[in-house]
Amino acid sequence: MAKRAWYIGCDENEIADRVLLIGDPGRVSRLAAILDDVHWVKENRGLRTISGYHKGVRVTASAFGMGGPIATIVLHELADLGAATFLRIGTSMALPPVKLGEFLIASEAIGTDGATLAYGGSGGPVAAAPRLVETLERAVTAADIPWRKGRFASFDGFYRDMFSLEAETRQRVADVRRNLLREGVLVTDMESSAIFTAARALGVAAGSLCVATVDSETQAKIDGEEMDLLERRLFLTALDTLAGLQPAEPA
Ligand SMILES: O=P(O)(O)O[C@H]1O[C@H](CO)[C@@H](O)[C@H]1O
Ligand SMILES: O=c1cc[nH]c(=O)[nH]1
Repeated sequence: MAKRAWYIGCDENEIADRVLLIGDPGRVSRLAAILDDVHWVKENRGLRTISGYHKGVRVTASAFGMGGPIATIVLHELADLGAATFLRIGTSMALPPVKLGEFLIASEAIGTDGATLAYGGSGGPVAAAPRLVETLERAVTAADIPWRKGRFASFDGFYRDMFSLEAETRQRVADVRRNLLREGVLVTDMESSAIFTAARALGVAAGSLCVATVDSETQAKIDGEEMDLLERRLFLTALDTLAGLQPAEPA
């Protein structure tokens, strides 16, 4: 009998070896529109999963919502079903010199969030899979997209460490930002560190490609048509990357 995942609800025959990990389930539905021969896996708790083909290569895309705990549940279940390569795609918050609209490839990620620690992380940098990084670099260069490669940092407490809603949090967010600049961090998100650390623990390959959509100082945000355009470029670059990995190559 085919193995079935507990939360994402799919069985091993429904998923590909190569996976896109996506936060927003709406984004998975928009991605479905540019894939061929799409199969929709039964959705559970908003965890939307599809499999389809890009340039003849089978890929799966799974939505996890937000944050390391649920992102690693999705990764862990898919790895248990046999998936071996995971690429997180999404948005991120820019620190100087990153400019809004640029694409960021993670060479490594740092984080002391709960999921990172649960999978054996210590807060030090955890590297992305080198073959995935190289293939991402080729894909963004071919697409003529403005991009950088470097260190990501991930946090659980969006409204505590990354973005202040109240005056009292402003100083804390500013202190965190100052430390990140000292540590050479280019962008922040909520999942890359946990995903890289869980991938290392489970013996699978992971990478992260994010668009810088929020300015960490001014809180200015890209949205509307500009975001739609960036999202489409993100999809195509990520799909070209997964399709461009050689089958037998460890990522
Ligand atoms: O655009 P996504 O992939 O959701 O990424 C970012 O946006 C969400 C909120 O900040 C977090 O999940 C963060 O990592
Ligand atoms: O502000 C932002 C934007 C995207 N992703 C984040 O984690 N933070």
